[in-house]
Amino acid sequence: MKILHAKQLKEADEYTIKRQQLSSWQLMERAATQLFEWLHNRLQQSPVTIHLFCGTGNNGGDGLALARLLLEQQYPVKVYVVNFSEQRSTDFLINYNKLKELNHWPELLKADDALPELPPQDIIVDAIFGQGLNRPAEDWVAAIIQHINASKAFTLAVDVPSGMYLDQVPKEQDAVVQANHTLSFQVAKLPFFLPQTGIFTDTWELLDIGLDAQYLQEVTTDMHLIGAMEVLQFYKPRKRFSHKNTYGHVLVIGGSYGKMGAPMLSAEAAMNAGAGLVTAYIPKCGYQIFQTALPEVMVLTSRHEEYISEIEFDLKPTVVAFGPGANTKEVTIRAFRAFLESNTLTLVVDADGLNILAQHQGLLSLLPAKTILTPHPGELKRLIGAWEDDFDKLAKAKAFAAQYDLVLVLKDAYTITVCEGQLYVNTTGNPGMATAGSGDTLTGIIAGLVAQQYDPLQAALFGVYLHGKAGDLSVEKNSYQALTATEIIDFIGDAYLSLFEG
Ligand SMILES: NC(=O)C1=CN([C@@H]2O[C@H](COP(=O)(O)OP(=O)(O)OC[C@H]3O[C@@H](n4cnc5c(N)ncnc54)[C@H](OP(=O)(O)O)[C@@H]3O)[C@@H](O)[C@H]2O)[C@@H](O)CC1
Ligand SMILES: [K+]
Repeated sequence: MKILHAKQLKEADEYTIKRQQLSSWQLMERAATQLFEWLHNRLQQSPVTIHLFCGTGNNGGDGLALARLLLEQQYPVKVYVVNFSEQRSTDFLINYNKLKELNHWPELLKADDALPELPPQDIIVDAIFGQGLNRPAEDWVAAIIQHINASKAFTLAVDVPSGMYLDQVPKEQDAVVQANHTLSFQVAKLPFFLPQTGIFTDTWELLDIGLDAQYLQEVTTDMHLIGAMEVLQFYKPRKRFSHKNTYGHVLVIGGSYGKMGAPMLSAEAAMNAGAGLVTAYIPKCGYQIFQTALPEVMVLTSRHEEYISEIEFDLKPTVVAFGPGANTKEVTIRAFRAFLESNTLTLVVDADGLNILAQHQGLLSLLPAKTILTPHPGELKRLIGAWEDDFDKLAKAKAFAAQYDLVLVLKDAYTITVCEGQLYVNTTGNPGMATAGSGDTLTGIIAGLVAQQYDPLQAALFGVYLHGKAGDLSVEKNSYQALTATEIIDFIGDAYLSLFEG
């Protein structure tokens, strides 16, 4: 699914109005009807007071239209117009008049006015600002937002929580509505997925308002939402006449004394993701551990007992995953450099592999095209330097990925993969996955997919999706707290199966 920029959302509006021969008011009425039905389905006429805070643009217009539909069904409503501008939008005015025709006069709120009481059992609808926000709210408007936030009433935001921008982080966090739920129109908005701005709504969902299908199909964007539908487009079914070599050979290079679990998790995850063969290249001390715990995995050892001292092997893997449980000792760095100087295989680099690249940035130019790096925020900062905010982080990540022709997987609550100027936002995963070894399993899954001939970008997108889905299915039976990396591996199979369920 596409994520669109504010300018494109406006265009979608205009195309819809033109192609479907609607008035803009009719489109707003559609939006308001969807909002009404959402509320009405849940409230079923129960007499809960609904406080609607409406701005003077089209977001406010949505709020006023919703108020009218609620009034027509005898819901007790209180409507406030946050009167921040004399320039009211046409559709705001039409809906304002329609409300007055029902003998309902909204209360105008201006600077210094007393603010309404908002009891905890009531519902607040936030329709102050939508996509049109283009500067910080004045202090008295921010005070209204703070008043809403101080209330314990359930707060439902229309389109976006007021004060949230589509393309920047608000300077003042407390001038943004903290919504319990957001009903957003048709298209997902990037700030819902970023740590600094995703916090403004607990949950959100999209309401289909029938925006022009042709426009939505044809518009090109650099932001994409990745769910089951998207990964199924490049899913490769297993062939009947095939053998283990058909599905490639993963070589996991990593491990050190005390950190042998990391490459084990990667190796096992690669196996469960479907690789035909997996070999681990580890220091000597891990030999027995591996051979005992993972009978499917072959083992090669480096000469040193406790860490990787050289990378020399006599086999032809399809893909190499470097880094899990490795260390950043000089000798390991030298071994990695020598390996990179002659390597042409697709690479996945994680953990200490990333730390080595961050400390020795000259190595970055030795990475083959479309090397997959999977940094968490700390590793990313070491690689690309500090950023001002989440939008700046994405801009810097894009530039870094372009400079070295990388597939850059930014691990976070919503993992975002960056490649060739495009952002791919993953939709699976949960906070239980913030646990030791989770990243090692992701590395293994991605390598296992590259082995099966997914191209590096597809492998990254599919791998991140499967990893998150495995975590989601695991917590259904377990809990966020008890989720471990080993369980993520155990649920990879269920994650695959879930692709074909309903
Ligand atoms: N296709 C869709 O998605 C559909 C969208 N619809 C709805 O329309 C909403 C967008 O409406 P909108 O463009 O009128 O903007 P909105 O957010 O109401 O702001 C109003 C005006 O406020 C101003 N302003 C900005 N910042 C300010 C500030 N800090 N303090 C004071 N003023 C400020 C600025 O005007 P300016 O002063 O810059 O001239 C701005 O234009 C959208 O979110 C959705 O709810 C649906 O109805 C139908 C389908
Ligand atoms: K809003």
